[in-house]
Amino acid sequence: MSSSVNSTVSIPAIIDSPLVDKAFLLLETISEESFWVNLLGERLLKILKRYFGSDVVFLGIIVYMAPIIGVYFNNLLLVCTVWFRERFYVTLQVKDSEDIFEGIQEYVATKAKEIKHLRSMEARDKPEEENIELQGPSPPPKIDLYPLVDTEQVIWYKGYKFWVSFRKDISKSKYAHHYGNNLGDLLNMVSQTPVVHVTMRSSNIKLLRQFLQEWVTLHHEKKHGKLLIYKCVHTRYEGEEWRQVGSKELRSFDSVILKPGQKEVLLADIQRFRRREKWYSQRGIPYRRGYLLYGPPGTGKTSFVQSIASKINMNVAIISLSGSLTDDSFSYLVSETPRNSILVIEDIDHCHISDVSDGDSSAPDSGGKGKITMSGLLNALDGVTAQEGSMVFMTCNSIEALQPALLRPGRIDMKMELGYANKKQIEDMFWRFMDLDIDADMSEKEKKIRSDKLDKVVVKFVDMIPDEKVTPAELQNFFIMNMDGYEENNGYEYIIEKIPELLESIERDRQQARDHKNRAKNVVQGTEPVEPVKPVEPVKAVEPIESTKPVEAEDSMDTDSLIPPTPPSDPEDAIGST
Ligand SMILES: Nc1ncnc2c1ncn2[C@@H]1O[C@H](COP(=O)(O)OP(=O)(O)OP(=O)(O)O)[C@@H](O)[C@H]1O
Repeated sequence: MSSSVNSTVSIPAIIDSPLVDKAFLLLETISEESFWVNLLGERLLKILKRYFGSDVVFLGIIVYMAPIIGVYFNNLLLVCTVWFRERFYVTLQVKDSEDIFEGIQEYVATKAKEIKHLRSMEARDKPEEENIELQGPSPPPKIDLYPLVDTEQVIWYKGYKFWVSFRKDISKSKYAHHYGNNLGDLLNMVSQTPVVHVTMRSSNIKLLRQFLQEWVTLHHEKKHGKLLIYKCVHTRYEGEEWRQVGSKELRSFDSVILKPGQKEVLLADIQRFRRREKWYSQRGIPYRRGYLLYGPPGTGKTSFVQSIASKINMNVAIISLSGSLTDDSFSYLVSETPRNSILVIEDIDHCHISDVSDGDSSAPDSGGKGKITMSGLLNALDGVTAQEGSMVFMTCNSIEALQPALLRPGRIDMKMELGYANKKQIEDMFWRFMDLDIDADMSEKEKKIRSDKLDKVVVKFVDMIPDEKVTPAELQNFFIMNMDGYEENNGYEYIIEKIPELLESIERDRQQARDHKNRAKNVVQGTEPVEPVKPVEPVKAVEPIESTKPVEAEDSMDTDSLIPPTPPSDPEDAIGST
């Protein structure tokens, strides 16, 4: 009981304190008339008394002074709040241009999703987690939820309370100067960049920093071991922007099967380049390296870049020139390539070869598809906007369609053809899919039996698939469809029996490609009206061959065709050209 009395401070004790005593003395002094006479003089005091004695004048003064007093009062309140917050709260602001922004945003979004009573959130496209294919139709987009801009989220972490708000920071739009003042201002308003404010009840800013670091690290670890894929997307006000469209498991270097030495040569060049940053800067050489991978579709260009990025711990940022980019937007994208990403420019043979900037759809080879010109492309690649330290991979189907200016060293430092599979690649592809070692459930005895059978089949398989005529993608597709028939067919001979069917279907695809190309050529030259594509003949079932003698199969193939073909209309367009 006595301890509680001692611990509370009584009101008389406060009144007796010297500070309060001084305050009382001041109030007593200013209530004395002699004080005001001394301060203002007797005459002025008399006048003031006369006016302030009138209620009307007093009310007028109050009405006049009220807003001024209000402003001062507000400011005082603000100062007090700031003082209070600074003493008891700490805040950090992060702009969205910082790498850590994403980690903080993801963490807060995850926490906010756990809040039961939350009623409004922003829905965004969810990046695909895995197994996204860079070709073919994309799966339907998925929804992810994020905190709304200009609302405050309250979250808890390690027993601390945090107030997190996402806001728009006022900054100039990069396109505002293109427009008049009013439109420019409007554009600035809509293009404010997002920032996040994180406030914590503590006076220790280092602690807040440590917590934010933990959020960012958590996010990073979640992504660790993934290859991030960025692609450019079109936004309403800002034009083209980079956006992370997915993440994939790292692509192993071994999973890409090229001609002997190709992978090693390119990797060695990249590693040399990465070691020599200082060397480049000492000699004043722009620190960047350009690579060109060319070859028919499905020979592994995209896969190879992904496997390299995985190997050197980088991500990939992909631009396709077959889209509707302009020189300006392309140049912007190049200069804003996401950090730690290899820039991949696909279909480089699809851009105009004209030097006219915009709207030239008459340029040869343009097909009227995009508005980017070769000069725009070159400027973006080696102009001031090109990112220092960048690695650019360009891919194309036909190197002949490229201007020599693009191919010169400094823009493209190494060219590599990824062509149709040779015999060694065919064999490697076979083992990539028929590898029994990865089947953990199989007994050693069973493995031995099967592997002896495979050893015989692989020889026939490699013999029967013509050299440099089939793409690795076509072989991959064949194996995916046929690799699991051992039990059903009582052996692996069925693989050999399926080869004529494979070759026939490939030949049909090639013929279709040739027809398409010829039609496009004739339409450009104006010699043929655009006709609808004729339906392809249904695939005829191929008689399984009695014995799988490789010699007979090879005899039936000429150098330009996989099965006895109808001669191509243009010798140049025979199999192998795309
Ligand atoms: N050399 C290869 N080694 C292993 N797999 C390959 C190879 N080439 C192609 N593939 C497989 O074929 C598919 C398509 O390959 P990819 O997209 O890399 O070809 P591409 O040459 O980039 O084609 P495009 O010119 O149409 O972009 C992928 O699933 C890939 O795994």
